[in-house]
Order: sequence, then structure tokens, then C-alpha cells
Amino acid sequence: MRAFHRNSSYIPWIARFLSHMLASSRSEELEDKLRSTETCRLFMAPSTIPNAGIGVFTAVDMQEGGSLGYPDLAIPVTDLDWHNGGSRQGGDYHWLWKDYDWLSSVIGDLSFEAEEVVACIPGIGAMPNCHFRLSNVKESWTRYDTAGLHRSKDPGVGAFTGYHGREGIATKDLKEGSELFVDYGEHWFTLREKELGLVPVAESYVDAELVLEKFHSLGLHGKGEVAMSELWDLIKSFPYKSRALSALPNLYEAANRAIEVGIKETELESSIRSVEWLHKYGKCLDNLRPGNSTIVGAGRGAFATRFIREGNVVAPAPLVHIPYKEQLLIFGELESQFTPEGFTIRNTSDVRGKQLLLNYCFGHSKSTLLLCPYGSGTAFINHNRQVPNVKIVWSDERRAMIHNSTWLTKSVDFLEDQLSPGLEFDFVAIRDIEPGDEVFLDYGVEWDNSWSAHLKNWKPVENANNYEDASQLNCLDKVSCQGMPALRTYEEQLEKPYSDQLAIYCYFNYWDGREMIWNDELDDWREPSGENQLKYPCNILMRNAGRLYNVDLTVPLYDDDGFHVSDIIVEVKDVPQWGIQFINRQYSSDLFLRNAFRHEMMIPDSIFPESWMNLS
Ligand SMILES: C[S@@+](CC[C@H](N)C(=O)[O-])C[C@H]1O[C@@H](n2cnc3c(N)ncnc32)[C@H](O)[C@@H]1O
Repeated sequence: MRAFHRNSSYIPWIARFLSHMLASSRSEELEDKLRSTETCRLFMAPSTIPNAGIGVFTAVDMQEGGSLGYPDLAIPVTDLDWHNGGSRQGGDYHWLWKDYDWLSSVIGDLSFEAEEVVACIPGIGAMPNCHFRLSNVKESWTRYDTAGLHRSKDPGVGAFTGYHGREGIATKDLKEGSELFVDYGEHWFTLREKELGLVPVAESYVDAELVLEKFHSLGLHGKGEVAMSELWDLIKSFPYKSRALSALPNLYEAANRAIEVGIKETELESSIRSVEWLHKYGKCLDNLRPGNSTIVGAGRGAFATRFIREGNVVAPAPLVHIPYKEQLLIFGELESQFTPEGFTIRNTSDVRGKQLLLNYCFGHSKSTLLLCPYGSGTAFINHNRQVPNVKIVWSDERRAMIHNSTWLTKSVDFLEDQLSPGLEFDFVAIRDIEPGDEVFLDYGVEWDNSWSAHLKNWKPVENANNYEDASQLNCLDKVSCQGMPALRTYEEQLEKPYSDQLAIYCYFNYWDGREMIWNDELDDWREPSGENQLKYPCNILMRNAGRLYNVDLTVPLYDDDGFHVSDIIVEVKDVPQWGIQFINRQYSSDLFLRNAFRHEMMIPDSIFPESWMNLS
């Protein structure tokens, strides 16, 4: 009280100052809100699964079928083992992306690009955790196109991925605050038992419920809560671990609740965070949406979905580290030499190019290290040296999910030994960004010089004028097919063939997962973006009225061990045009152009640690 009086002469000044501060922060806040199209709907925040690192959460109620965030792109990585001395070459290397990349066959047509293809998909494709019982997100098929570029005239061709449109879709109604879970497949966990322990899979919960039921029916409740709680601790600490034991709640209180409502319900309850909590501890994941870049020839770009004030985080970007960038080199073959198993052998003195992934990673001229962001939407951010509106900074550890600043003092060899990501950038606004603005980063002077040299020296490859990319001929639904030329039948193609590098595939309605069933009366042509999509090589036999075609499918048959034993030909009638798709044959698309631009984005000297400078 006395102190108050003593300092009373300052009160008018302090009050004025405080009220000014409050007024200005209030008006900024209000202004931000007014200029925002909406508040954040998707957050990255610590997972509700203990020790599972990053989680992704919806901050709004979401109905089954609703889109979670914005679609992301998929970067094909081809024949990585072959080029990098993987098992076939008798060597070994650490590829951290393996915990994040996807088997290409579940992504889209990129499985046709090469013999072995994996897809690196940032955002929803890489961040959400897996919980078999609570799976609530599925991811759509990617779409493919060259963003209007053609190898006969555009130097940017092959320098960005054609695969995009991979979207997270809610598979059930979700309450605001729910953590998103995708299904990685049980195999993912059984392969990683050493690192992750016995993570419960679907059937573990059946066993766990039985244990819980028995525990409940012991009838020991009369002995008091303390005894029951001790018994529960004993069960949970039982030294013979199993997936079922891991599926049981950790705490006695949670076990009690699970007896009441079931394990699933308790897990569901604890997988929801409050929206306030997400705002406090999370980072917004849907400030960026993809669109066609305003830079001609640059492919797609990232656009702000809402107002972002200078200094604020536009998007967080956890980083996958690749300690030695030679892992992204692509080699030619040794002529007429084969491994005992009959595989071709790479010629290490014939470097043919670099994986496209390089263009989506950051590096430094004095280091072999690459850091590849898997934030949502950040992979779309294009380069602009004149008017960038974002920069990269190391995440502030107090708000970061995985950033470990001690790694900045360690060597590249140390990073090679780190088997999970531990670094994180934030893309931060360096000026106010309005909704709809394209977001640009300055990729650095080396990138800029290299791009200028590319523009100066670029010449189209031989026969580029005759190249017809599959995406030029494909239409994806009834409406878009209306504007397309009719497809040529097999006989018409004898007169006027399609380009050699194109193959024709047809969708096929199937069911079961084990047994192929076909029924040409079924009118169930899979949506190109749908799940369970299968397509087989086909011949167009006849064009019917209404852009429907009769086709011959070549359907492979497999034995019980999954080996391809033979093919059968199945005739299917009245396939709609969008059920017939052109595919670029292996190694023929723009991805493999020898003259395609490849360069990593540069990490500024000001934030690049000296301890990582292992090149002179
Ligand atoms: C991180 S990706 C950016 C997203 C990319 N535009 C896409 O469609 O996927 C980097 C690549 O985008 C393209 N790019 C970025 N900025 C560009 C610019 N200013 N001019 C031309 N191409 C650019 C180049 O192909 C580059 O290798």
C-alpha cells in the first residue's frame, strides 16, 4: 500500500503507457482478426501419445469426408538403393526419410516412374502419428501434371515434382482438438520393434480388453483402492512385455475409466486437446495453400490463407537430415556387368544427375549436410531474391516440437548417428503478408546464380517437340473429359500411334484385397482420387456412343506367396474415358531429363553452424 502511494506520482504516466500498449495490442489483434479469412484450423503440437513427438490436431469440428489442411506434393525418389550402395550393392547407408516416405504404389502414378520408387510427402503425409484404434485420416491419391510446362520450351521442366494434390481427409466425425492419426500399416511397427518397442496393433486391444475384464471381475474392490492401484502397477510393470500389455492404460485411474467405457473411449478422450492449449503450445499448419505460382515456369507456389504479421511464424518445418548429400546422386550403369543375381551395377564414375528431392532440401556450400523440411505447405515456397516475404530461422526451443539446439554445436558425423529428426526451422514473415499473397523465400545467392546459369545454357533435349506427356492426354472426371479429344482405338493407333513413351492403363473395379473380382456389369469405376485404385495395362478395342470404350485388360495373377505367375485378359465394356489413363513409361518423364535443374536451397551463413562445415 505504501509503495503504491510512494510511486503514485508515476501512476498517470504508467497508466497512459499501459493503456497505450493495451490499445495498440488490442487493435493489432483485432486488425489481424479482421484481415484473417479465419483463425487457424490445423495445428502441429506435442502428440497425446507419450514420447511420440509431433502431433497434428484439428482445431475445428470436422465432418467425415472433410479436408484437413491443404493438399501437399509428393516427391518421387527413384532406385535409391541401387544408386546409393544399398543392400544390392553390398553397402549400407542411413536414410532417415524411410520413417517418413511412402510406398509409391499407395500414392499414385509415381510408382510407374522407375523400378523402385518411394514418395517423400511433407505435411499431412509426414507429420501425423499412427494409432490403429483411433485412425481418423486417410490420404488421397496424388494428381500428376507438369503445371503447363513442356520440355521443348521451358527451362524449369523437370525441376519440380508433377505429383501434388495429396490431401488428408477425415474418415470420421472429429471433435475440435482431436489429434489426427493415420494408419501406417502394422508392418511399419513390426519392422521397427527394436527402436519403438511393442506398439499395440489392432488385435492387441482385443487381448487388452480381456485382461481388463478379468482385472475387473477379480472382485478385489473391497480390498481398497490402494491395493487395486498397486496391483495395476504390478500388471503394467510385468517384465514380459507384449503389445497387449502396451495397449493397457498406464495408470490405475485410466484403467478404471476404461473398465467403464472401454479402452478405445479412454484413448479417444485423451487424444483431444483444448483449442486454447493448441493456440498456446502449437503452431499453425494451414497458413499456406498451394496454387499456380505467379512466377512463370516455376510450377506451383505457396499462398497465404490469412493475414500474417511481420515477425510471426508462417509455418513450422521439422527437418529430415541427410548428412551426406552424395546420397542423392544418380549414376549410370557399368556396361555388360551384372551382379551374381543378374542386377545391373552402378558406375560410380558416371554421375548422371541428382534426385529431385535435392530441390526441396536446404544445404550450405561448405557442408555435405542437407535438411529437408516436412512442414505443411512449405515445400511449395518459391524463390524471390528481390522481394522475399519470409526467412528461415531455427525454431525457438521453448515453442519447438523437436528442435534440439545442442545439435547446432555437433558435427555432421554426429547427425549421421541420429536416427530421428531433431532440428526444426520456422518460416517467419519478414513483412506483413496479406491473404492471397504468394509467399517467397530468398533461396540464396548460390541458388540464384545457378538458376541464372541454367536459364542461359538450357537447350531442349533431342526430340523434345514430339514429346507428349501423359498428363496432356488424361482427363480425370466426366466434366474434364468432355473437352478432350476422343481416344483412338487400337486399330486407329496403327494408323496414328500415340508416343512410344506412353502406356495405356485402365481402371478396374475390384474388391476384397486378396482376391481379384471383376464384373463388367459393375458401374463402379474408381474415382481417380479414390482409394483402392487399381489400373491395368489395356487396349482400347472399340469406341461406343457417349465416350465409352470397350477395352481388354491384362490382369496379373499372383500365387499365394505374392509371386506373379501369369496374366489373364479380361474384356470390359463401356469404360468411361476417365477410366482410361495414359502413363509415362519408366524413366521417360520430365523427372529424368538430363538437363533438368537441380540445386538445394541455401541456409544463410548467419544461421549455419560452423561445426557442420565439413567441406572447404
Ligand atoms: C522448393 S520447390 C518450390 C515448389 C515448386 N515450385 C513446385 O511446384 O513444387 C523449388 C523448385 O521450385 C522452382 N522454383 C522456385 N523458385 C523459382 C523461381 N524463382 N523461378 C523458377 N523456378 C523456381 C524450381 O524448380 C525449384 O527447384
